[in-house]
Amino acid sequence: VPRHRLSDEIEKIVQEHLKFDLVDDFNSNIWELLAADGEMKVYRRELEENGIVLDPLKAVHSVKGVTGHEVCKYFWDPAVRMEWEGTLDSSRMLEALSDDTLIFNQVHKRVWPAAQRDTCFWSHIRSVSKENKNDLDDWIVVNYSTTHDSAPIKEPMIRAWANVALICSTIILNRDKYADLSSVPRENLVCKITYVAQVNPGGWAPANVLRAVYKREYPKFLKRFTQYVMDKTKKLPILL
Ligand SMILES: O=S(=O)(CCO)c1ccc(-c2ccc(C3CCCC3)c([C@@H]3C[C@@H]3c3ccccn3)c2)cc1
Repeated sequence: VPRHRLSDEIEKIVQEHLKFDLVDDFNSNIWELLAADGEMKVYRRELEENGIVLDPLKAVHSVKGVTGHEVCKYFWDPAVRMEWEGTLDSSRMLEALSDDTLIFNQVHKRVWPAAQRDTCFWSHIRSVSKENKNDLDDWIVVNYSTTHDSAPIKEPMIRAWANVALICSTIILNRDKYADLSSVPRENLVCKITYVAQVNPGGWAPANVLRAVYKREYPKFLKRFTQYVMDKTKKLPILL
């Protein structure tokens, strides 16, 4: 695997997500249910630092007919970002550090009355093999804020910081019916999605406004993205 200037940081952050994000800590009372829509459940924890809302977000979803590789690939792929992301004014891929690690600069639609935000982050995609060799690999994408010479701070815009992971497991129903996994019909696929996000707005914004934005935007964002993947993959051969 080709190494580059961010390899060590990426390894550390990815391993942290793999260690903590899949822990089922929903029965402890640290998570508050923000929204539930069918299989999708979106939770938040209230967290502030010097009056700035940092609320960690955790969502779980179960999507029929797609694989974890497909979900992660569409989430990571710069070519389709603006097809599914409805909250951005622009998205630019600044640099490809390797075939699995890109650097993005994105301008978010302004959330009145807060100042407009932009983000600059590395985006890394990888498969993670399971203990049970019969299972399909898990897939993960991590988006983690970084700096880049091509993404200077442009006042009055404020740089927001994000640490986001999308982790997907693929379940094959009636698994023993299929010798060749690539012949599994899509209705026998279920993708278990865990999405975690921690965003630092990068500067003061009214807590009540931010929490209302989080409550409205995250469920919409996840619903729109997963529907997009279902629509795009419906007629395609499955990507294992
Ligand atoms: O999953 S990702 O990696 C996909 C990257 O294409 C990602 C998603 C969302 C953000 C994000 C950045 C800024 C803000 C705020 C901070 C103050 C004003 C804007 C928000 C708030 C939480 C609300 C929000 C949630 C979802 C979508 C858009 N808006 C979210 C960053 C990365």
